[in-house]
Amino acid sequence: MGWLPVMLRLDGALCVVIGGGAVAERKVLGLLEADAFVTLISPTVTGKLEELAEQGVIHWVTRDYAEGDLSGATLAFAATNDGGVNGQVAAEAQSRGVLVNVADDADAGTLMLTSVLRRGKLMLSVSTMGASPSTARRVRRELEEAYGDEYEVWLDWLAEVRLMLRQRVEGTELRQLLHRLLDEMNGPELLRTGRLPASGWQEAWLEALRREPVPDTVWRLASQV
Ligand SMILES: C[C@@]1(CC(=O)O)C2=NC(=C\c3[nH]c(c(CCC(=O)O)c3CC(=O)O)Cc3[nH]c(c(CC(=O)O)c3CCC(=O)O)/C=C3\N/C(=C\2)[C@@H](CCC(=O)O)[C@]3(C)CC(=O)O)/[C@H]1CCC(=O)O
Ligand SMILES: NC(=O)c1ccc[n+]([C@@H]2O[C@H](COP(=O)([O-])OP(=O)(O)OC[C@H]3O[C@@H](n4cnc5c(N)ncnc54)[C@H](O)[C@@H]3O)[C@@H](O)[C@H]2O)c1
Repeated sequence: MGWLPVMLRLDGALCVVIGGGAVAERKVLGLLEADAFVTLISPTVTGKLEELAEQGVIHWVTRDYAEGDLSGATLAFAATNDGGVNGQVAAEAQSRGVLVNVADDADAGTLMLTSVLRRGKLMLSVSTMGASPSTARRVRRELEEAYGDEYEVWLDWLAEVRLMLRQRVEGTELRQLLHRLLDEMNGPELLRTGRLPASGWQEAWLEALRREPVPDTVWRLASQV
């Protein structure tokens, strides 16, 4: 089987989850992180899913899956405890060209989830391609230790620098050099060790680079910390 890891933009996209157990709940929580619009079809649901439905965060249809339920879906999730039903959901999804995750048989579907660590704009996604979800979770936890909140601060600043350099610097070579030098400063490490405070420097540094978008500026800033 060939799989490509990608980022999907899901805000406002209809994602249909079939089944309402612990597995469906985990998938729904992941989808809500991505601001998806979730419709859940299942005669029974977990307490947490019921709460989300009562709050209007998800739309719960209280019945068994029926063909046609995937109409308009961007993604589908077959998460019942009935392999036959999961197979029917997968078949409908495939006939509609909708990506589908099949909880009890990933290779019967076209979408697999990963174990995800988010640090602002840094997203680390771990997969063992179905070999061992528990191992994926352990690796994700190890990454949590290595990649802390400082990545959020640094990447938010780099995103602003990138926008500014796109407007101010015409040559792609110079832009790429500046990006590489900024990355080599290893801002997250400077923040983690307290050599750079969490706030108070961003505006001044951005302004310095705006005035003189050259390698010397980066070296000068680096030498200040
Ligand atoms: C990463 C994560 C994302 C998420 O679901 O959001 C995820 N499973 C997670 C947890 C987890 N899942 C299971 C356990 C119990 C321990 C164990 O069995 O190992 C735990 C651990 C726990 O709960 O702590 C059991 C399990 N999982 C699958 C099957 C069916 C099968 O293998 O066919 C069974 C057995 C059912 C049975 O036989 O009883 C299938 C899949 N689970 C996947 C993803 C895909 C492959 C990911 C990969 O290999 O990297 C894949 C193939 C399809 C899919 O669902 O996309 C999330 C971790 C979130 C986190 O904490 O970071
Ligand atoms: N992919 C994963 O990460 C993962 C992890 C653990 C288990 N599993 C597999 O996922 C499946 C579901 O696990 P679970 O713990 O959530 O099960 P569960 O028994 O807790 O929940 C099953 C849910 O499916 C609903 N359901 C049953 N028939 C249905 C139908 N015809 N239409 C709509 N909904 C229906 C039930 O009402 C219930 O809400 C199991 O087959 C298990 O082997 C997958």
